Amino acid sequence: MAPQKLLCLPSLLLLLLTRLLPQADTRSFVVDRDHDRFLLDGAPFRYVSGSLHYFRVPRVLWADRLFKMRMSGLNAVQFYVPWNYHEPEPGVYNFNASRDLFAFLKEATLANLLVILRPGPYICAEWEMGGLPAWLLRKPKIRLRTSDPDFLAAVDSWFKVLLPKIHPWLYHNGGNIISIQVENEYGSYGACDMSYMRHLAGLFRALLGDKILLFTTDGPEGLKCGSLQGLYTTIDFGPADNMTKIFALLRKYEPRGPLVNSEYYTGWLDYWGQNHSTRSVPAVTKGLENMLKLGASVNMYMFHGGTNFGYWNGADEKGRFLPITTSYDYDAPISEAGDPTPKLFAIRNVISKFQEVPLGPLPPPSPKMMLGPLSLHLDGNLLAFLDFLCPQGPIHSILPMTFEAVNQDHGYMLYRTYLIHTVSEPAQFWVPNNGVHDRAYVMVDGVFQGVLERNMKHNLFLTGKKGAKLDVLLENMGRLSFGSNSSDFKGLLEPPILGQTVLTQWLMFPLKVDNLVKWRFPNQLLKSSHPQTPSGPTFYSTTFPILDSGGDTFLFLPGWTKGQVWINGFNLGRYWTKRGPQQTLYVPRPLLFPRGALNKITLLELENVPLRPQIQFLDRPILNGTVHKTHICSLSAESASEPMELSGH
Ligand SMILES: CCCC/N=C1\SC[C@@H]2[C@H](O)[C@H](O)[C@@H](O)CN12
Repeated sequence: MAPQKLLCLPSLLLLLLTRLLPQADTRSFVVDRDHDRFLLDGAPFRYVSGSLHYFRVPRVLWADRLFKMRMSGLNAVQFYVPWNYHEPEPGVYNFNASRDLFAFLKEATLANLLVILRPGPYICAEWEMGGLPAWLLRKPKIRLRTSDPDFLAAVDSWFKVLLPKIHPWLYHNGGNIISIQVENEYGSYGACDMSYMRHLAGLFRALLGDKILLFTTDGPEGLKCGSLQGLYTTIDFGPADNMTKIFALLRKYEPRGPLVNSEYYTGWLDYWGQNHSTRSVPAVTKGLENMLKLGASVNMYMFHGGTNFGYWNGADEKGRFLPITTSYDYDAPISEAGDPTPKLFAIRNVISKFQEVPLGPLPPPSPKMMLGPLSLHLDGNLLAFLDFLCPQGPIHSILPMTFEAVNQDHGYMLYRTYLIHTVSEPAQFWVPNNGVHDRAYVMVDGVFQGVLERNMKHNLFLTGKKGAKLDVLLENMGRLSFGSNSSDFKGLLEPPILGQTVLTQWLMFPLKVDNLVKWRFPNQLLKSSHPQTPSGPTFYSTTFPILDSGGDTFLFLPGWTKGQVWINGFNLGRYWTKRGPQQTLYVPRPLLFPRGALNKITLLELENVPLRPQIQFLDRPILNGTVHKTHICSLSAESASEPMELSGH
């Protein structure tokens, strides 16, 4: 109630209200160790929270998703702040449009949701490099997530910008942020550098004050190195884990205070080439109910997953490099398209046994649209647009340089050299030490020869005349977001070898594909007179109107192999139909122009197109398509033996 309204009330009622209404100076969120609970404004409080990542949802849909979370019975939302999403270059900050973190905080307030904030600096989250900016790797010897002075200098500089902006949003300052996490599952990272964690804790305290609750989150195996005196210790585990055993372990670190599971897994992530992950509704709800019975506070990871648009997906390393899919549906209670699922209603029912859930129905699933099939026309081979894709021209070096060395953080780079002698018999072309990071599309004089892939495909056999152009298009499939070492450099990490010759004298073309795609592809852009062959990295596009009012839709690319999609200049993400399990890409309705206007779709197909280059828009997702299982080849690339045949191509 606005302060001026209070003045006309009878004094007794006024007195009563000022006692009931929390005032900024009495707002508090604290741990009550005497009764193993939280207190909000002095009253017992338990949060039932869900994770939603604003950076995976178009801004225009934030309010919709948060409203559905509130209507599900949640009283808090938990989210990360990806450093690389807001500081694209050192000292350059972006909090605009879909990066407007403070607009998202406001939407959470409007949805009557408290906030549990996780600003990192590392966030994992299957996000590119776990949220750390790739430009950190321009200092190749930097030791990430340690007290390395170069790393701490960049962290301090970032947090001295971010945290003062967060300060007014803290609950006791009148905002909605009740707690803030320091780092992320640090106990799972081999460095175990406690001076780094102490530095972070000191920095957070210095910039946020001493009232805000700071906490850590680790898996059961990470508590030893992830927890820190002065930070409240919380844990993460899923439905299949032994809650009693894990909470007993947590009690060794927090003997008193509320039990907290900061990441209760409602589903799981997907990798290209692996089966689609799900978690059953009964298992998820049983585990949730057991925790709520204990009085624990719980955050469900994810409550709404969203999408890894553009090049933002991360990767894991489990025996081999595993890039995360474009969809981050996570089998979450709210689907990637924002629709309530049976899992949501089952969770809502559990929550209602313990606390009030808002009355009223949840919104129904959003309207969906089918369209097509649409035929795409061939705009031209990628090489034909090289002048436009790399307007500043190539960088010359005797040995190939990494993406990071030429300040290219994401996407694609072309490596070019010329054969110094004729190779008349097929000769092995390979890169030592598994040095293709991550996929290479090889052309000789513009003719597509095939693919090399990190851990998966180590060699090709090539021929070529003296002076022939050898082009290697390198695709960065997303940097490791979890694992022993997140210094995941991209590009040709070693000079390739053809036959017995180490290839030197390279031209590197960092490619600005997104800039080009915002243009139309008039044929006059094409300089080359030779006919454009539909093989290897090639652009296709078409325009199309939507019918009636339209709706969300799912792009289906039957027969296509692998590539990138843009709709009206927006980078929708990667497709890999040939590899699976994801077969469709979510297209939010707000990306499309209304009926009467023409939408433009552009594909960069990296390998091979179907006989008829057509696409369709479906009214439902396909996230568990047939997986073309891929097997690990012999990692010793030196072995001349042909690696195991891949069934994935
Ligand atoms: C065995 C799991 C170790 C890696 N931790 C994971 S995998 C899925 C989730 C998200 O990445 C989340 O960002 C992590 O904090 C915890 N977690």
